[in-house]
Amino acid sequence: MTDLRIEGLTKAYGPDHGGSTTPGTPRSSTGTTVLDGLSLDVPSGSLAAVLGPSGCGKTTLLRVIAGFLRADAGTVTVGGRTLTAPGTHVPPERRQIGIVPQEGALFPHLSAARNVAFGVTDRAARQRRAEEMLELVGLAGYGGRMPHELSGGQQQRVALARALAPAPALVLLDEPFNALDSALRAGVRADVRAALHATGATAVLVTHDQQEALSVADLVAVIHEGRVAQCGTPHDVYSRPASPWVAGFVGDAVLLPGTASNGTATTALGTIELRAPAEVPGNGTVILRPEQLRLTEPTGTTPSGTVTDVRYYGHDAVITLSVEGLERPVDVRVDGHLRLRPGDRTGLHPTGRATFHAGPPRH
Ligand SMILES: Nc1ncnc2c1ncn2[C@@H]1O[C@H](COP(=O)(O)OP(=O)(O)OP(=O)(O)O)[C@@H](O)[C@H]1O
Repeated sequence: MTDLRIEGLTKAYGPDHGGSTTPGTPRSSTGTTVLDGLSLDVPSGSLAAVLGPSGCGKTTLLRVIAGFLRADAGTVTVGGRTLTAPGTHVPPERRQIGIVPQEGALFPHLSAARNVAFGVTDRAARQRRAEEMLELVGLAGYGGRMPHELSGGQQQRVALARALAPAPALVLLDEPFNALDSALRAGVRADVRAALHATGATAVLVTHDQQEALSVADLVAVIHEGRVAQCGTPHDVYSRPASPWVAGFVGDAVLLPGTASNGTATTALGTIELRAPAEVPGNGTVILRPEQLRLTEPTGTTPSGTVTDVRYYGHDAVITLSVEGLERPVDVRVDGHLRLRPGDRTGLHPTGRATFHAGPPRH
């Protein structure tokens, strides 16, 4: 069992917190709190994506887990072994953590096989282990190549093989697909996911890309204001966002003012069934996804709107509508064949069930 448990992790940057010493950086006595009591559990063998906007502290979290940064408070344990706690700081090289950085960062003077073998301490097993790992990441036969003879995607696979070779307790991946173009990304992502699952490794992948998090991970942890705003399966996070902020960050959201009572909410688009009865009935925000709105012929009696924008994505399109009774425009996802133009009138009605949160949309 190598589950990762993080509890109450706090980290501030500043003169007293091991932060920036860049000349000219304003000095503060309190520092900037980046992680603010963050807690997260990743079960053994799962791949968790840590998802959040730029600057929310994802890299800081990874660096604290890896031991490159000291936490101000909180604990990190892997497989029951305490790595970080008040008075305890296991150095990075003794944490048994494999790291896949943003861009391979392979040793340029070593072949792919020697890069992979680098951290394997059992000399007799090195070569065989390197071959096994290269095969696992789909690069059997590439062991003799030097890093500059490999494509970006192949370099990232070698970096993963290198991280996995010493059979670490935990693997950390820091935006590992950033440098790859989008055509290559999907393939490398799928291979990385398969390799991680094949070894049964517990892994944390940092990303700001919600599609990547939803498509690759077993668990998605959304970071907001130094804490985990929501952690769940990709489906849970998408279909039951914990707040309007999470809904807007993870995918596109339709946020409607509404009044909830029992299991339904009344909105400008009619009465919508809720996934769960509102904890606090009354006024709040009803959250739907753009694919939950259907366009209909405008009848004059049902909700209707005017098309203000059409964005075509090939497999589908998103139509933005200005709707009577709603301050904000509403996005509707439709299949790519629909022919609507700005200025056209259309009826619309919600389908499926919504999530309700007491309070205004951007709470
Ligand atoms: N050494 C440092 N000294 C002071 N502030 C820092 C230092 N490193 C990071 N920060 C600040 O801490 C915050 C979090 O940075 P971090 O790199 O962890 O974010 P991130 O979520 O990984 O961002 P990105 O997605 O852009 O890489 C940012 O506001 C950043 O400016």
